[in-house]
Amino acid sequence: MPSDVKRDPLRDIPHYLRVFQTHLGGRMYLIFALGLGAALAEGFGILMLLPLLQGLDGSGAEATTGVGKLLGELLAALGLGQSSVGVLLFIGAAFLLKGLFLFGSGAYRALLEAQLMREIKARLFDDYSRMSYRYYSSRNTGHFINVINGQANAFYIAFNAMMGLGSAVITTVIYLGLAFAVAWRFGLMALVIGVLLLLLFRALNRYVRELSRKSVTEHGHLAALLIQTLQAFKYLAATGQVGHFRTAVMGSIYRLTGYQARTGIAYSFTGAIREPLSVLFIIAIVVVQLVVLNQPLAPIMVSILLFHRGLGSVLGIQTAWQGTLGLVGSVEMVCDELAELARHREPDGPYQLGPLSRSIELRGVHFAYTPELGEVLKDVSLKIPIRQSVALVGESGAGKSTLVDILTLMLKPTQGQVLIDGMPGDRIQLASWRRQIGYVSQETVVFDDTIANNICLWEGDASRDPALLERVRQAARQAHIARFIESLPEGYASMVGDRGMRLSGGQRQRLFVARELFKQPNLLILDEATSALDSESEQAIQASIDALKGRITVVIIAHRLSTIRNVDYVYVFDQGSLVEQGPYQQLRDADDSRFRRMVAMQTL
Ligand SMILES: Nc1ncnc2c1ncn2[C@@H]1O[C@H](COP(=O)(O)OP(=O)(O)OP(=O)(O)O)[C@@H](O)[C@H]1O
Repeated sequence: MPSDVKRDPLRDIPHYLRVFQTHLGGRMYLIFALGLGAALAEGFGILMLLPLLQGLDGSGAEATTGVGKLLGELLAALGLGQSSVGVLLFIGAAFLLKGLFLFGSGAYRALLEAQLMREIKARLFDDYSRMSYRYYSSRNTGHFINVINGQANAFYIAFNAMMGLGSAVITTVIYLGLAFAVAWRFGLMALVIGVLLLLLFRALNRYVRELSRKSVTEHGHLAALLIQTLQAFKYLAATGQVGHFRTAVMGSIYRLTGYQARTGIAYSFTGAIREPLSVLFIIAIVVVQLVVLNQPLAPIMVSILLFHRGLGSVLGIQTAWQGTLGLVGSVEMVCDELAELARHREPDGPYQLGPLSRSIELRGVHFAYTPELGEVLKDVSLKIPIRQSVALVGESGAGKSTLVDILTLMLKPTQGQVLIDGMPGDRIQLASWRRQIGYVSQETVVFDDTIANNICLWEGDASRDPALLERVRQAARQAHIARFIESLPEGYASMVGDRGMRLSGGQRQRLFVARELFKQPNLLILDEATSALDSESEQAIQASIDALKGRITVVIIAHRLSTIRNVDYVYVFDQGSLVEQGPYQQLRDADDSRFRRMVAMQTL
């Protein structure tokens, strides 16, 4: 259910319970059973004061009726009828039992909380790993981090609050029930007062709930701002533009802390009002019992205790409910996100593709990111036979990267088909295809780890496995970065820093190329792979890639046309359409070809 749907707090309880039950199963209600055990044990212990006090104040005659009589009979059957010490021991045992139940309930709750946390975070991570690229690109990183960290934590805390709420309800029912059994007039008074108190707090509940929703949205906003500022730190600092973000970040921080302070004040109000309210009502009830109803002392004493506990747990319901409401925004956000992810899961096919053996083909492919933005690929048909190298060229925005995303099955054509070895893309098990792909994209992807791990992607420990280290070295040599790495004091064990901060742009790019070559892919995609390099490195990498010619299938996107001189075939794109194709020389030599003009422009 989307979070903007307004719910009635009380009617929502079963909804929230079902949410938690989906993840933990029916056994979570064992917490309530243990809470019930604790309340019964304590209630029984308190009731035992009745025969004890009646014995002490000489009003033994009272014990001939109602609860007192029942308890008297029970004690007599246990042989404790005349023994005050025996009754006291019985009371002690009842409270010990209560302690055991409470411990059981608390410990079990802690275990379930841990399980819930594991389950939610793991599920979100898995769903994020399988989300469609379209969904990924429709959100910002801050959103994902906020949900998987902040909101998922609040989700399990909400479970704790909800279980506290259930236990408070059970305890209240037990105390009030016992209060009815001891003195029904007293029970009635306690019930009326309890209901009045809950009504009194309704407005406060609504207020806290609204604050919770606002706070969750603001958390997401702040996370997005922080991530963007940190990612663009160097640029913003060097150009003196941090100030723009600071204003937005401070605004967000002020709003967030404002919501938190107001929620805290509401909690503090309910916490503080508990004791005085309880005492005031007790005084009132004692006066009524003693003066108006002229009741004997023993039942009044027991009534006071039960009433005190009963009122305490009514207010406990309020506090727990308020606590739950303070976190429902997070529960709703996590639920909405899981539902969104289920809707945007990348569809996987059943067919396990073997190593690429024939061709990659596009038949009449059209693609639009959204209907409003229009088509970025229009009726594209092409065939890349295996072990061929092809280049995709065209002006910026012509649709080359989008076409590559279609080849890797990250994007699905809005019309037309992709065929890998003759198998339609939507029938292919994605991992079986993507395992075969090496992809050097425009944005360098470098992880905050050692150089060796950046190349072999944790396939093993290169510092202990000489064979693995040799393969890593081989890839580094092909990417023309081995000399640099080996000149570092720690060589392949050197850390590269967050997003490869300790490397130059060109070194990052070459490290990236090394990783993709290490993988020994069947299809190597190079999207502006050598654009950040000096000519010497570019030529060296070019030579390594040329050496792969005839061994693997290579798709190159390059603006610098000199880098694609050695490819087998060239496809020229213009505004999403394939406008020319042919071998490099043939296209370059053809009279009046667009490609010829493009080459001529670059050699000016
Ligand atoms: N995630 C996206 N959402 C909406 N539109 C997009 C998205 N990615 C790309 N586009 C649009 O699709 C069109 C083709 O973009 P694409 O990146 O495929 O072009 P390109 O030929 O690779 O360009 P360049 O050479 O500049 O990398 C562009 O008009 C671009 O604005």
